[in-house]
Amino acid sequence: MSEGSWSERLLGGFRKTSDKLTQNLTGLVTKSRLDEDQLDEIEEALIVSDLGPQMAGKVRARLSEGRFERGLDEDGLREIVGEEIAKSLRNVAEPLDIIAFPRPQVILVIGVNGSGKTTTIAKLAHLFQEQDYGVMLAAGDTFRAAAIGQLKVWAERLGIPIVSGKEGGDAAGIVFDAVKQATATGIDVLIVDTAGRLQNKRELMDELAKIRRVLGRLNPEAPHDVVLVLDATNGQNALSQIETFKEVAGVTGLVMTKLDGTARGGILVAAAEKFGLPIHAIGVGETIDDLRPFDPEYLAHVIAGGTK
Ligand SMILES: Nc1nc2c(ncn2[C@@H]2O[C@H](COP(=O)(O)OP(=O)(O)OP(=O)(O)O)[C@@H](O)[C@H]2O)c(=O)[nH]1
Repeated sequence: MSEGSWSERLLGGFRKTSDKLTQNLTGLVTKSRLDEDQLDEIEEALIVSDLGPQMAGKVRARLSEGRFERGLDEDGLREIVGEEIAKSLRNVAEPLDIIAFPRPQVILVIGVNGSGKTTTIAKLAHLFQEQDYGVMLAAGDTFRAAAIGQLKVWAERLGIPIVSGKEGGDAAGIVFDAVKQATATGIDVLIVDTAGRLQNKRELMDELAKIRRVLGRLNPEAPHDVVLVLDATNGQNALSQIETFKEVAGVTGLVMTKLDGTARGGILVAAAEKFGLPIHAIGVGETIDDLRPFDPEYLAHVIAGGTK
């Protein structure tokens, strides 16, 4: 593992997000009973912090229920926010487990270009290698030679097999070959990169449908997972990507990347509240160890401004 423990990475990665939330909540509580105006302000501060209207509403409801006759200090308020975030994340934190039988488990990875898809595939492959699974990659994003090249570099670095074709090649054909090879060589998990062209929904839908058809011929259960990679720095736009990809690709779970260096990490909570889709892992940096499943309680504590 490279520098720093995972909890240090989380603390560092979410610092901008938690600073923004803390700043937005500063000065909103008093020593007297919370009134409606204060509740409005707190609700607004949570929305401005990207936590989403659902979470803001839950915190408000919780604050109105509690009597807080003698007011509430900022630590108390942050504690309540943290508890509500933990409840929400507990419902969605779900590591990507390898349970498919027969093997291989086929994981389609989707997402717009630049979301961190390629890096996430490499990081997931590394996580599975650490669990002693045999991993193979399939370069199903045939639209850009660069995407194929990048994935090959990662496969080489990780020492795992990859099935790829030429730029402009037939993605479904590559996936078909990959599943056959993976089955023949006893691979546990096949991770498939796909083109992320949301600009042309119809083509994307057709291509994914073709991949599914081809996979289904080899194994009716495949793909076992359809994982959408989202870039947290896109804020609200990440939420609309979930909406669209759900419609075109039948998303089964999410990975959110680039949570480091953005103040918009609250979007993770907004996504959890709005869609309830499993969140498999989060990315807090560019190195191979920077993607992990997360402990919802600890992450909520970090987002709400915990410093340890
Ligand atoms: N800071 C940070 N950077 C990340 C993270 N994940 C990916 N990146 C970086 O984001 C950039 C884009 O990542 P890629 O994996 O190439 O993304 P992609 O979606 O495959 O994008 P294209 O290859 O352009 O289609 C790269 O510079 C990555 O190193 C993360 O969690 N944190």
